[in-house]
Amino acid sequence: MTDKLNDFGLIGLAVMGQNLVLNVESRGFHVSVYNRTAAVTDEFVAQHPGKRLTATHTLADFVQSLARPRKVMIMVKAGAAVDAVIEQLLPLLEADDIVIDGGNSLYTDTERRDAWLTPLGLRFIGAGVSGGEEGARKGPAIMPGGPASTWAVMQPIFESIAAVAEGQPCVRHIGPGGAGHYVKMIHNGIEYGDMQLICEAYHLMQSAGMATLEIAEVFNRWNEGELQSYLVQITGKALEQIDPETGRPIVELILDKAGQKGTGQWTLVNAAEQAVVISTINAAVEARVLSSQKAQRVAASQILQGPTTPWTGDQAARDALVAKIHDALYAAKVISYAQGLDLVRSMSAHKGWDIDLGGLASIWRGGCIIRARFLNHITDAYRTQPDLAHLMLAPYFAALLNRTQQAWREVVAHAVTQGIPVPAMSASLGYYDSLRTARLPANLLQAQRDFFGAHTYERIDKPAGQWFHTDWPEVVG
Ligand SMILES: NC(=O)C1=CN([C@@H]2O[C@H](COP(=O)(O)OP(=O)(O)OC[C@H]3O[C@@H](n4cnc5c(N)ncnc54)[C@H](OP(=O)(O)O)[C@@H]3O)[C@@H](O)[C@H]2O)C=CC1
Ligand SMILES: O=C(CO)[C@H](O)[C@H](O)COP(=O)(O)O
Repeated sequence: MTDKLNDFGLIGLAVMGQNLVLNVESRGFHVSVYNRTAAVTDEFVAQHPGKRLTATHTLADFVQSLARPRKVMIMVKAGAAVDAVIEQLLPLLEADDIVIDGGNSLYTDTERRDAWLTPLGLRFIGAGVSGGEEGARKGPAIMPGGPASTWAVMQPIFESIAAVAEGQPCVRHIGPGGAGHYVKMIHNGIEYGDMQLICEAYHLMQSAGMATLEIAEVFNRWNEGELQSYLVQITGKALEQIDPETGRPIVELILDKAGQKGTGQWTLVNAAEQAVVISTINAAVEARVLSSQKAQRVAASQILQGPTTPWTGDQAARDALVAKIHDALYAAKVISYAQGLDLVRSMSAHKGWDIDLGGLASIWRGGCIIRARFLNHITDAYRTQPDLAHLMLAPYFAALLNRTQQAWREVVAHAVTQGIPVPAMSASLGYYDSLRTARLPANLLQAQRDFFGAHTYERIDKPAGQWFHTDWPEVVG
């Protein structure tokens, strides 16, 4: 312990915590660190001699090492661990001290913690942090929620550590209470959609007989163009990686069972509650679930049949298919972001958060996992039209979808004909077609509801709000 009181303290020295601490320290701040397992604290500080770090072994020492108002960031496993840490901090903190939960907490937990801590005179920020290990160290996107006055105190530190895109730090105050963790949840939902769509593009190319390294080249090339994004970039690099033991691309040896920690599922639950359609993200979450049922899939592959005619395209046909997959991926990716932002729009109105969608898109342009060149266009779309009803209707995206929709259809049709599962790509196309269809068959659905339940219906030839019932024929048996 030194006599000088430190500027910032962080609890939880796993991947994210360690890298955030190094990032904060590199901006000239003095940082106190604490981890439940003390050996981790000692090892971490020992690995970084000469840095402005103070190792503490009790939470009392940790709190006493900080200048007031204390700025304490919690970066532990989401869920009960956050509550456990807060419980231990409570007797040690004083009025006006600031507690920041930077983990992937469920936004309703953040609201509960806000309602718990604020009456005690503490100030609470729930901040989503994205960027993984590298982002945390070099510059993440940060999505803080909580009182604007508390954000103002934290702003200098957060702006100094955040990524920078187009000259702007990738952090901004999102809104009160759980708003920050809410948009981080949606970020992750979009991340799920994006990742699944990329995997479907890979599967389509693999099924067309392309070798893993050829597919890597395609993703590397795509990353030079309008699909440029962190996830496309790491996909090219992942596909290139050779396993030293076998000499084969490592992805060919990785078991096809996807994990998930919960943020995607939370997004689905919220979308259902808000009655907002996020079918691409839904398909992506379900694809992870089905992937995890490996034994069942292997058994079914021996029983259930698919198409019998294999695709026999030559090199020119394959190149043409790859070009169409590019367009299908871009179009479907737009739908994933559009659905996520539509959900934020709905929830922001429901909660009175007043979230600036252009501002949100602008901080996703750097540091975070879903950063992508086309987020510049999303930012512009909402800045030009802050009340934009749906991203698909912005002139840039409408033109893009009109340009790519034919190729997208052909790719989905190819997948269906070949029996290649493309749940996210086809769900996106179904969403696109539903939204652009002026008259859907819901007239028949209303007739069915009225038939069996006298639920009534409106008519196209009468004023809206007038409800009718038909005496349908009796059905026997
Ligand atoms: N990993 C990533 O890429 C990203 C993670 N996040 C989120 O950031 C947070 C931290 O993630 P990550 O760095 O991966 O770490 P983990 O989620 O793996 O959590 C491990 C840390 O939590 C501590 N911890 C666990 N339970 C308790 C407890 N009951 N009391 C006190 N400390 C506890 C551990 O301490 P100990 O060493 O004693 O076990 C360790 O420091 C999580 O909410 C995660 O979802 C957000 C963005 C990206
Ligand atoms: O928040 C993150 C990235 O933004 C974390 O990496 C998170 O773990 C990703 O979710 P999942 O583990 O469910 O794939």
